[in-house]
Amino acid sequence: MLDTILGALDTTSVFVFLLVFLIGYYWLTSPKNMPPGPMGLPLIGNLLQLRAAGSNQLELLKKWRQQYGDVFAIRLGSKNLVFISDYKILQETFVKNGDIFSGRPSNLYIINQIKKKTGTGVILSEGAIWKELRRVTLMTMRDFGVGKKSLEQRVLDEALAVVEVLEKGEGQPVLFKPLLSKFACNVICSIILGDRFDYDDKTFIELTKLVNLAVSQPLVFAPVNFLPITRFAPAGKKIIHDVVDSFVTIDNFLGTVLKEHEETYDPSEIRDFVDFYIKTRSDSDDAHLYDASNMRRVIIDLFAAGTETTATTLSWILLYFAAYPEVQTRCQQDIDKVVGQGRSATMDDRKNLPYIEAVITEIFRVVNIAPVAVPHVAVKEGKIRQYTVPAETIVIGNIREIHLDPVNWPEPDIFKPERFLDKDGNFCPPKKNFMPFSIGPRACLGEVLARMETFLLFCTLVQSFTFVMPQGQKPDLQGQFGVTYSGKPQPFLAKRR
Ligand code: HEM
Repeated sequence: MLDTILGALDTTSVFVFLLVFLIGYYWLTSPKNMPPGPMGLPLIGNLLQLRAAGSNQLELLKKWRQQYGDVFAIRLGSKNLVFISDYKILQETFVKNGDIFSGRPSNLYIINQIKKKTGTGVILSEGAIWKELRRVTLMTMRDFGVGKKSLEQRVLDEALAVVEVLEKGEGQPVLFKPLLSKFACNVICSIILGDRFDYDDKTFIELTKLVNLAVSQPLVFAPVNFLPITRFAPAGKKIIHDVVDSFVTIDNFLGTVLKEHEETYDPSEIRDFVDFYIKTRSDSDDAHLYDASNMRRVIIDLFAAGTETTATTLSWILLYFAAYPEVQTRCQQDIDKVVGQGRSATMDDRKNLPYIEAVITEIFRVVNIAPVAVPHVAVKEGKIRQYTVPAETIVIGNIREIHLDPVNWPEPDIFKPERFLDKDGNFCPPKKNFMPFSIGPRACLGEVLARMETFLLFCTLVQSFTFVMPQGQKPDLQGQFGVTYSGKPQPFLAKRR
């Protein structure tokens, strides 16, 4: 009997049967009442469309938003992803329903590997562990000067180290990102380890390289996360090497540094973030939360989230200076008037430098350093407007679309700092439709530090230099999308004023 049936089936029939089965399976396993979105293929969903978009994935997201609206869904492998491109809906989701939508994706291949090999920190954890680690990290950062005068001086010292390097370069073209990464990494080092590294230190150069390598990969939509079988393909192997292996090497490096710290720890003299963390562990009933692996992982989070993002922001500012010399001149004139050449700018000068505040704000809006933020996850079934999204759905705040929406921002693609000034030239901070650090309980925990670093280095650099492209070259303002959106490597000059 079986032979007869098999005999009757030719290759075409088997193929058609399989196709119908896969489409049926895909349809049956797709949750109902989900937001609309582009049709995908069985098993892989919309992976091919994203892959085909290559370096234009953000443009594809824009096209899907135009086609399907402010809330649309796609499928990658067996995972459902919902994109929100409207500020009000994102507030309802990430803030009002923050208890449902503040999880992080857990069963993605690379994320699992990072967690397995280096432990749980703030960025990738969820639930009670995340809340506690986030609380302690914020408290410790505050205790070690974030938002206070004491840290301001350390950031200024680091800014002067950057000036020194540029002066030594004597106006030769420079690739700014590696230098600015050292600046941002050293600020984190001084909070965490109570010390800074020399810019020529080999370990330090390696550390900043690894942090940048890990964070600049196109991780958010990487096929290996959604179809783990692709980990055997060359592209899969490369991204695992660049991300997971980098984190493991940083973890090993921190292991050695932290061991030395533990050996010299004295509870009566808390020197830095690490000492405070050790103290929290010995004072706590939940000591396992603060074990050595979690401590290393939290520190890696601060390096990973705090170095590349800040360096990317600062690199974009300098590139925009080279592209918009009139903006740069006006910033220099304002600094000369308010601060002069005899001292460094301080955070107190912010209120007297409205144009500089407007330039920084406009860079955040127009460039979108974190275009799709960090993916969230629904920890249980929840509502996004009229749609029902099941537990485990990945929810993405489409920050770039909110910042470039012509309804919110006239001529959204034009760089226009004046949009944040009133008729008397006062700075008007945006109250809505603006969220470079995201919103809700998961929002960036380094915002205060990042804003301090950005303002102080910005002022220190325009006080001392003019940034220009080499003769006959134009700046390329198209970036590349990894986890962050960073400028393409292009050397340009810092000329002493
Ligand atoms: C200009 C610089 C920066 C930008 C644009 C930025 C932006 C962001 C964004 C969009 C998120 C995702 C929030 C979400 O999931 O909804 C985030 C998370 C985070 N950021 Fe930043 N960030 C910057 C600098 C920093 C710095 C300097 C630090 C630390 C020293 C830091 C630490 C973190 C951490 C730990 C998280 C994860 C928070 C959590 O999961 O609870 N960031 N950041």
